[in-house]
Amino acid sequence: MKKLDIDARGKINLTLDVLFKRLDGYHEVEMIMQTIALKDIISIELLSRRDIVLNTNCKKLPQDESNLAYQAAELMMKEYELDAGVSIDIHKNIPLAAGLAGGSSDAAAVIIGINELFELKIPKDELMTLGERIGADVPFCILGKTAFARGIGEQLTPLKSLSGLSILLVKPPYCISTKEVYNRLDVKNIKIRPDTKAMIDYIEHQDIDKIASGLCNVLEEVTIRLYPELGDIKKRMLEKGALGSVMSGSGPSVFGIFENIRDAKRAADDFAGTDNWIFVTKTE
Ligand SMILES: C[C@@](CO)(OP(=O)(O)O)[C@H](O)COP(=O)(O)OP(=O)(O)OC[C@H]1O[C@@H](n2ccc(N)nc2=O)[C@H](O)[C@@H]1O
Ligand SMILES: Nc1ncnc2c1ncn2[C@@H]1O[C@H](COP(=O)(O)OP(=O)(O)O)[C@@H](O)[C@H]1O
Repeated sequence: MKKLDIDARGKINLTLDVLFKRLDGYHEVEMIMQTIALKDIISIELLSRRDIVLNTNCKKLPQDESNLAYQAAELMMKEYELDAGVSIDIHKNIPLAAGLAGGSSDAAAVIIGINELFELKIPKDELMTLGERIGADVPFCILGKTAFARGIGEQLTPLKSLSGLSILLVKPPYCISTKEVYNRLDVKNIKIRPDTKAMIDYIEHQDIDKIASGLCNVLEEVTIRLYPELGDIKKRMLEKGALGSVMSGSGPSVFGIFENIRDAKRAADDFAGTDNWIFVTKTE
């Protein structure tokens, strides 16, 4: 039977601004999103019967219909009336509920994989529109690289690619619900907002120092209120040479941009021995 391995890469948010709460309960955002090399591997195999079989190396991950990869397969099968099925194996490396879009990225990989495996030839923009039904971050995970996101995150404009930046990720040993963080945000009293326009300009000029100093996420205030130690992680990253540091998405992962991979690894050593998950990676 035909089989494919697809990389499901994580993301970080270089900026995240929330404009207002919509009537549907979602928040209108402006974000600059960036793919990182940290990835899950999704293996998809064609099944002759109309079924979805899911396996994973991660015990904490749901293996039923609540798994976003399962939902993506179900959506593709329904939408394109596929009369065969898939077996999906998720090799998880991206920590769960970390603000790194691990689940969204798995879903995106399944959508891309089924499109290839069944030779559907559906254009990327149609796959992205479909992906939105699974989650707000899925369209970006299908597009990848560097992009400006609006709406709930689904209206995407590709930016000049910011690949090769050295990144240190530090995630404390707990998960955070995206829904809870958005719910706790007091949109009318946001203290510090990113200058998104300026950031787009810095990216256009590939000005790393300015990009690092422009990192800003309005959800950080909410999550740091719940977990003040995230502020200490940021501080420590900056003390250890990060050009800039901020929380990704709804958290709790914090990332730092470093001059080079050696500096990022040196700072990572400083976090060793704590109960945090630590990972050095690059932007893609
Ligand atoms: C915060 C961000 C930033 O990239 O990422 P993560 O921290 O999840 O990685 C995203 O906006 C998250 O995207 P995603 O995780 O796909 O969100 P969804 O599953 O669609 O929504 C989860 C919940 O978050 C809230 N939500 C999400 C997106 C948005 N623009 N406004 C919202 O209010 C809603 O309450 C929704 O029920
Ligand atoms: N394939 C998947 N990988 C990761 N999480 C998943 C997956 N399917 C469903 N989930 C659930 O989605 C939630 C958020 O997942 P994730 O995408 O990792 O985080 P975030 O939205 O913070 O980036 C988790 O609580 C997890 O149980």
